Amino acid sequence: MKLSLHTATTAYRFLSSKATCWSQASAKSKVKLTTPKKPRVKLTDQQNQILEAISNGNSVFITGSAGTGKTYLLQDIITKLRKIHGKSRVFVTASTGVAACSLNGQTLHSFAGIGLGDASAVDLLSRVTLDKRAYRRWNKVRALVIDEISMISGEVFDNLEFIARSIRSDEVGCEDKSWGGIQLVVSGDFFQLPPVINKKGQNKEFAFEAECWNASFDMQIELKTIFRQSDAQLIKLLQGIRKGKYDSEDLQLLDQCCSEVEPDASAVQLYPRIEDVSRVNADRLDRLDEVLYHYQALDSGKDPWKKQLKNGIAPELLKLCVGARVLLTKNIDVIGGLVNGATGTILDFAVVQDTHKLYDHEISDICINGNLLPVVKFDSGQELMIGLEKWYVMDGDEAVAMRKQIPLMLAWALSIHKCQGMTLNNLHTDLYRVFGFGMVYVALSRVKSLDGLHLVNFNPSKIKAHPKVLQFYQRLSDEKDELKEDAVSDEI
Ligand SMILES: Nc1ncnc2c1ncn2[C@@H]1O[C@H](COP(=O)(O)OP(=O)(O)OP(=O)(O)O)[C@@H](O)[C@H]1O
Repeated sequence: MKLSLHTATTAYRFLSSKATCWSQASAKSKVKLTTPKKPRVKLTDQQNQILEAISNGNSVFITGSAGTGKTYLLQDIITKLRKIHGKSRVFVTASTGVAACSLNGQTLHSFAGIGLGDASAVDLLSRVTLDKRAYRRWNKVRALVIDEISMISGEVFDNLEFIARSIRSDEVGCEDKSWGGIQLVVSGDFFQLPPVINKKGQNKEFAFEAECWNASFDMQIELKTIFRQSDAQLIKLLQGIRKGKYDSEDLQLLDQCCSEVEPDASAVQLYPRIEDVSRVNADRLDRLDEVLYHYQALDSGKDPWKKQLKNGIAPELLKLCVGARVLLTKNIDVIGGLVNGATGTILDFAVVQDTHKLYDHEISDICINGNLLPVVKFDSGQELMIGLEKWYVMDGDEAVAMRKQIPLMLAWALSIHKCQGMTLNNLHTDLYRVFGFGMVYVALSRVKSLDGLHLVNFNPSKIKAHPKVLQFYQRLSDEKDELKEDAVSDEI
């Protein structure tokens, strides 16, 4: 059945009386349509220990399994660093556009001004020196945050350290210091997606193989508490897969998750390749045969920054219809479970009841069909009208480009690369075309519980961890044990 604009609106008014989030939001303000409060959860002792080390000026590498709260903690770290160094001297970056956008940062390559980064250290330094803005950033930066480090190669990491040290050698107190005295906060899990290496024969594949790696940090710490999953059996299974290991009990569990039955509509299908993702989403949208609502992102800023918005998670053109499966791409309410990755179904499209008319023109600029916003019934049961959100590309504390869009994307299918960092309730994955290390782990570790995991074409030989990564984590844990022993012998 095709809904006309009028019936859609009328239907929503009826539904909105039951939609608590929307009623609360609308009672307080007619402008903020999504739940306005973003309450923070309490940090663990280990997370607090890291925050304290950073407050004391230390450079830290934060690692840990998927779902241990690395990215979550980074948000508190960024706030702290800005208080210490001043907003304009803290630069937030990540290896990918999606990860950078979720922290309102920029990609590491664009911060550094190194283009694709595939030249020698000396050539990259001359390139940066000629790029006024990049040169200024390297001079200005006091603290540099890098998320999803697993996708940065050792060669790039060493080159960046060389650039930092060379440019900052004139600064008082920074001469000869690693990274020219910049406080570095790096986060990621090397068991997840590795760097894409174009050059043959590059021997420093992972960032931890960089010559400067150890000298870059005062502290390297592995977060231990896993928040995404609570089921001990699933945690054991994922911990094994992370390290490329499995036993007969694990295989039996995975076997129970296998089925050839078409996934139910609430499951997010994960594919290694983008072609499969686009095909499945377009096909499912088509099959619904409903009126399509088009949301065209509103971008501001100048190139090359503006171009970077295209690499983020918010699509340029979002096509939605009643019945479409969608996924939230921003944290709206962490405690209430409306987080990046929460899935739901579009119930309706409704007119914003904004008596002050503050919001109207923005919505009609974005929504090609008029002043209408989607109403989503999340799988958790909450019904919410989803308002516009903003994604920034930052140059220090300066927003140099901004995208306004609805924080939703079609969610029948997603690529494994795009889902890195997400938490999903119900996932269905076809691992037939999986390539490379870490992909099976990234895909499976998104899920919260075993009953939400459905597999097809599962082949245990695809579970593999890179031997160098295994060695790195072994060294990290040996060093931690040695430190403990030293502390005990000191006490004696
Ligand atoms: N101290 C905490 N208490 C409760 N929940 C937390 C805490 N820290 C993080 N979380 C929650 O844990 C979930 C996973 O966090 P996050 O996405 O930051 O993990 P991650 O380690 O970055 O995962 P990945 O490696 O998969 O990207 C999020 O839903 C986050 O809100």
